[in-house]
Amino acid sequence: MTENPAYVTGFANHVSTEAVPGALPIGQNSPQAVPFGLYAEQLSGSAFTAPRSDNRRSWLYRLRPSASHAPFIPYRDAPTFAAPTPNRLRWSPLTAPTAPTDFIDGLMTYAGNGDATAQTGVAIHLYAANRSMDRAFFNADGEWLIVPQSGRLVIFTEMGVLKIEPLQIAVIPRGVKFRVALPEGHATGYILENYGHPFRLPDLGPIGANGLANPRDFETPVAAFEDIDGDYELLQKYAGRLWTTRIDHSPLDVVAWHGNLAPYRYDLRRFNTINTVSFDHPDPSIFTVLTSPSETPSTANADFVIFPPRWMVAEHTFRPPWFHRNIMSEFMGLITGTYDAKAAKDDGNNFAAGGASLHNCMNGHGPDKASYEAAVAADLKPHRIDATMAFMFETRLPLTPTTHAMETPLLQSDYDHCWDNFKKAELPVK
Ligand SMILES: O=C(O)Cc1cc(O)ccc1O
Ligand SMILES: [Fe+2]
Repeated sequence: MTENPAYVTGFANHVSTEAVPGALPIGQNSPQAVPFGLYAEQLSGSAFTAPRSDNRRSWLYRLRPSASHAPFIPYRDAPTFAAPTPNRLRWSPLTAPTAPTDFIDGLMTYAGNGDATAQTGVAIHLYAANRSMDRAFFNADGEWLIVPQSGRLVIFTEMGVLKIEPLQIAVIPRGVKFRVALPEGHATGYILENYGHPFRLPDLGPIGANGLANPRDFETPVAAFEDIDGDYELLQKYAGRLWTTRIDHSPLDVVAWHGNLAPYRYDLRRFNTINTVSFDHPDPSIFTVLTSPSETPSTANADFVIFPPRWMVAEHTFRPPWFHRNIMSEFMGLITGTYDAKAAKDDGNNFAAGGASLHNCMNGHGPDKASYEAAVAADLKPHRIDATMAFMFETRLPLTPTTHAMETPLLQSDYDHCWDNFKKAELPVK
């Protein structure tokens, strides 16, 4: 497989691609004799009967069937969850691992909601790794939205190769096998695991036909494969737990495929940011890159929202995020720079690049005291928020932190203090 992948553009398009000329059957999915003796396999990401607009599946033509393997055995137990908590939580960035740690061993689950086996909800992981995977993995529980914070990733998937760096993201559909190489020998980042409906682009309503993340900027790799015989480890995540088995070849052996279920990447710098040119700070839904709908109309199982560089021009307005209490729950991370609602550094703790925060359902949050005071005193000239990229995983159900997230020394015990000592408003004396 090449490290210089080629891509086709567009979101959830129907793609036909072959790494060897003549490998892709023409005009039918499952001919009696597949070219070269390849094995035809359908990968379904939606019910067979899903409406056409939601139907996601691809046909894979591989050197050996995926079915050929010994039973999986448990590899690592599902993370344990702490008691649900209404408290605002913030974590300092992960430190680099000392022992050799690949992308899978480097995963730390911070929070979750819903239920993977009910195909609703999310899990939120952070990763810190220092070596490339020499094994492959797939996730039966949901799709992975990978948000690198440091270090480039080369994601060798069974459907082709994706290269991403910080400020780009990748989405790996449920079930797609892959391994992650680290060309720089280290990587940290965030993963939103979506148990629910696959991510799609949000509707644009009155914005019109263009804007936010445009479909043409999503890139799907063309077919590429490994023809490697020999002992190979295959891991999967199933019902929260990691499982492993051994096979006698690389499982990334898809020579050709066609369909509209495939991994893709997107560069967050391509996001067409829309914001007020008059007054008031709009709801952050204007910054939605991808959304996983739930059964409740316009109420997402998960939204991926970014806070990119942009001009702030609002007149007579408190420009940073306002104080608020939200029915949806918010997990935030910072890829680079600083975030306009969190300027304060309390005892060295802050919302740092690589860090994270959790603001659960109905619990008050917003600008810290330093950000508040700067914003109410600001001279409201046009101002560019530059060199920053924060993001939010927003989800309709409260998020429960894991035991690990509650016990790690990275949890900042003083976070609440960033909202201490706000001066009481003074009413006119009667
Ligand atoms: O809490 C946060 O910082 C995220 C957020 C940003 C914003 O611009 C408006 C609302 C909101 O929850
Ligand atoms: Fe918020």
